[in-house]
Amino acid sequence: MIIAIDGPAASGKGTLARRIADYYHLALLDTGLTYRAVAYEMLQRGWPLDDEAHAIAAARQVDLGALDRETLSAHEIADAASKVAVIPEVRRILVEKQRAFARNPAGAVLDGRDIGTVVCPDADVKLYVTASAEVRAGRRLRDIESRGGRADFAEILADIVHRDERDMGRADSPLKPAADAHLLDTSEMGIEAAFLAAKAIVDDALAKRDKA
Ligand SMILES: Nc1ncnc2c1ncn2[C@@H]1O[C@H](COP(=O)(O)OP(=O)(O)O)[C@@H](O)[C@H]1O
Ligand SMILES: Nc1ccn([C@@H]2O[C@H](COP(=O)(O)OP(=O)(O)O)[C@@H](O)[C@H]2O)c(=O)n1
Repeated sequence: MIIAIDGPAASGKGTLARRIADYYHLALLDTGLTYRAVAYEMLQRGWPLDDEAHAIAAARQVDLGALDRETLSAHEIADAASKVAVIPEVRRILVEKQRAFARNPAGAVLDGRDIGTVVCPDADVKLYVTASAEVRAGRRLRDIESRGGRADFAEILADIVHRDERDMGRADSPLKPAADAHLLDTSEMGIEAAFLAAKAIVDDALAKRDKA
């Protein structure tokens, strides 16, 4: 079974993906970390983010087994990730690695921006998780503060809106719900309620699949 979870920044897709993977005993890949790994390498080396040759070389080096969430999760890396993510050859290389992961015989949950549309168009279940930009900015702010960081709500909100625009507006694999995705607006749902709503969608899809 493959479950595809997409959505804009800080919509809660990673949290949901983890809960679903645990519950259904599926392997989990946060594909955002693969774009963040490329961005991190570019920033570390001081290469401009639009240096395609170096970004492509960095994408080839990405090892799915060695993605360091702690380092890559930094809010500052997110914007750089969305800049390297517009380079088609970077996407092609990373999507190939993500598809190999999705072939895990135990089944897999992948979360990102283009999982239901490009990486796994035949996924058994597709979820598109959203929440208002203000709610998402509030969640990201609490996230940063809970890790001892400091941030400003207005700045985070502007960052999120700007990044969503870049992700939705790019020519290659823009962020959008797949035609057959189930929309889940979590603006007024806590983590547990969002999980239960997602679980109901997955269980329903599995029941229909088993009947067919
Ligand atoms: N439904 C929810 N209600 C409240 N907070 C949430 C919810 N879903 C996720 N969060 C919190 O919001 C922050 C961002 O969630 P995350 O799963 O990292 O989002 P994404 O992967 O979409 O960027 C995290 O701190 C997470 O604990
Ligand atoms: N499948 C994916 C996943 C991430 N990305 C890019 O990587 C950036 C960081 O993704 P992320 O999922 O780690 O970001 P958050 O939603 O956690 O803030 C996004 O803004 C996208 O530009 C992508 O293009 N395709």
